[in-house]
Amino acid sequence: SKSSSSFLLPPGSLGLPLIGETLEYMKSMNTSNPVFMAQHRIKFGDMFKSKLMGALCVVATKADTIKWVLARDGKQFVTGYPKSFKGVLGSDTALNTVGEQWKSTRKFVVNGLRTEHLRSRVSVIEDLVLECFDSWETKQIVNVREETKSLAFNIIAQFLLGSRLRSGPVNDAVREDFYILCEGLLALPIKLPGTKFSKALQARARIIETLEREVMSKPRPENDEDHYADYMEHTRRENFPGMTEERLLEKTRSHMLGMMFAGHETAACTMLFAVKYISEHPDVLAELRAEHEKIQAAKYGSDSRLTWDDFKNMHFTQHVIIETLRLSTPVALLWREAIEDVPLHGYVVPKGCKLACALREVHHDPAFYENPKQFNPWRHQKEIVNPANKPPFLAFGGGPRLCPGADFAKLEISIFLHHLVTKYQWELCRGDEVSYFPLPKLSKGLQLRVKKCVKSTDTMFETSL
Ligand code: HEM
Repeated sequence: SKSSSSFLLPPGSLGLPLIGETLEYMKSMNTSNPVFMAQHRIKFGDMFKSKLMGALCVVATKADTIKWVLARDGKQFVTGYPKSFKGVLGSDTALNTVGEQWKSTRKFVVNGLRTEHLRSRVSVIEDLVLECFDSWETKQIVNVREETKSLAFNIIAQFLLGSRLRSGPVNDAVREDFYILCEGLLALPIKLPGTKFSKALQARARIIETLEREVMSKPRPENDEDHYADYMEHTRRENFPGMTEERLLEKTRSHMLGMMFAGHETAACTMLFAVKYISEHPDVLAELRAEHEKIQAAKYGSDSRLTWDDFKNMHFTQHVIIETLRLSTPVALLWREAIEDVPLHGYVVPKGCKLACALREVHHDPAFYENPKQFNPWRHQKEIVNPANKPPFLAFGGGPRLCPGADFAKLEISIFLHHLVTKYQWELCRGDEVSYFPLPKLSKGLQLRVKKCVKSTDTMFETSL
C-alpha cells in the first residue's frame, strides 16, 4: 500500500513545507558550480528522496539506474514533468502524453525527422544560418546568446510552419512571447498577476492567437511546411474516440508549442556553449577550423552550399557537439512518475511518486569521464576506437522517449559551426558568469568582438580586451 511503501523511500531531506528543497536546488544551479546533487549524494547516497518543483521525488544520479528507469517508460513509469509544464504548454505535448496518444504523436514526429527529410532540409537550415551571419557583417560585437536564440527559433519555426513564419514582425512577436513562455515553464505554478507563470500563460494565448490569425489562416505556399495542418490530419486519421474538433484544435496547439520548446532552447544553448568552449580552447578551434576548411576547399569555391554528405564528414564537429552537451547538459533533470510501487536498490518508489533522473551527474561522473570538468572533444575519439569503453551519454535522454530531434539538432549546430569558423575570427569579451538554471546560461550572453575572415589562414586577434 502507499503508506507502507513510502516507508521504504531512500534517505533524504524534504526541506520546507510546500516548496521542499526547490529553492536550494535552484540557488545551487544558479551558480557556476552547482553542488546540490553532490552534497546530497555525500549525505544520503546515490539515490535520495527530496521535494523538488513542488513534488515528492526520488532523485537518481547513477547511469545504470537512470537507464533502467528510462527503459521502463510506459511500463512502471510515465512522464512526470512539473505542473507548470502542463499548464504552460498544455497537456498534449509529446513530453506530457502517455499511452496511445503519445504513440500516435511520437510516430508523427519521428516520421518528420527521418534522415530523408533532414537531408532535404540542409539548404533551408543553411539559408537561415547565412542570414544570421550576414547580419554580423555590420556588427563589431555580437551577443551570441541573442544570435543563437533567434537562429534556433527561426530554424524550428521554419521546420514547423515553413516560410510563413520567416523573419519579420510576426516572427518577432511570436519569438518574444515564446521567450516569456519558456520563463514560466519551471516557475512555481501560481496564477497571480505578475508571476512568471501567469505571464507565460498570457504569452501562450497571444502566440496561439497570432499564429492562427497571421500564419495558419494564410494558404500554404507550394512545397512549404505546415506541421500544424499535417498533425491535425494525422490525428484525425488516428480516429481517437471522443476526439471533437475543439479537442483536436487544443491538442494541435499544445503539440506545436511543445515542438517549438523542445527544438529551440536546447539547440540554442548548445550552440552558445559550443562557442564558449571552442573560444577558450584554441587547439579545439584550430582542429575544428581545419575540418571545415577542408570541406570548403573540396567544393572548389567558397560559395558552394553544404550537403548532407558534408555533414556526415564533420567527424570532429560531432565530438565537439557531444562534448559540449556532456559538459553543459542542457536538460539537467528528466522527470518520471511511478505508476506502481517500483522496487529499486532495496527501496521502493511508491506509486504516484516522481523520479528525477539527474543527467548532469552522469556526465560529470569521474568513474566514466576522466577530468570531467575539462572540455576535451578528443575523449570521444577514443570511444570510437574502442566502443566497449563508451561511457554513458544521456543528453538526449534514453529509452522509448529518446529525443527524436537529436540528428536535427546536430545538423543545425554543425551548419552553424561551419559558417562561424570559416567566416569569422573573434575575440571573447570576458566577464561572463556561467549558471545552469533552468538551462545553462551566461550572465552577459557571451559577447564576441568579431572580424570577417579575409583568408582562411588568418589567425585569431592578438590583442586582448
Ligand atoms: C541539443 C538539442 C536537444 C537536446 C539536448 C534535447 C534533449 C531531449 C531530451 C533529454 C529528451 C527526453 C525527455 C524525456 O525523456 O523526458 C527530448 C525529447 C524530445 N525532444 Fe529533444 N533535444 C534537443 C533537440 C530537439 C529538437 C531540435 C527537436 C525537434 C525538432 C526535439 C524534439 C523533442 C521531442 C518532440 C521530444 C519528446 C519525445 C517523447 O516524449 O517521445 N528535440 N529531447
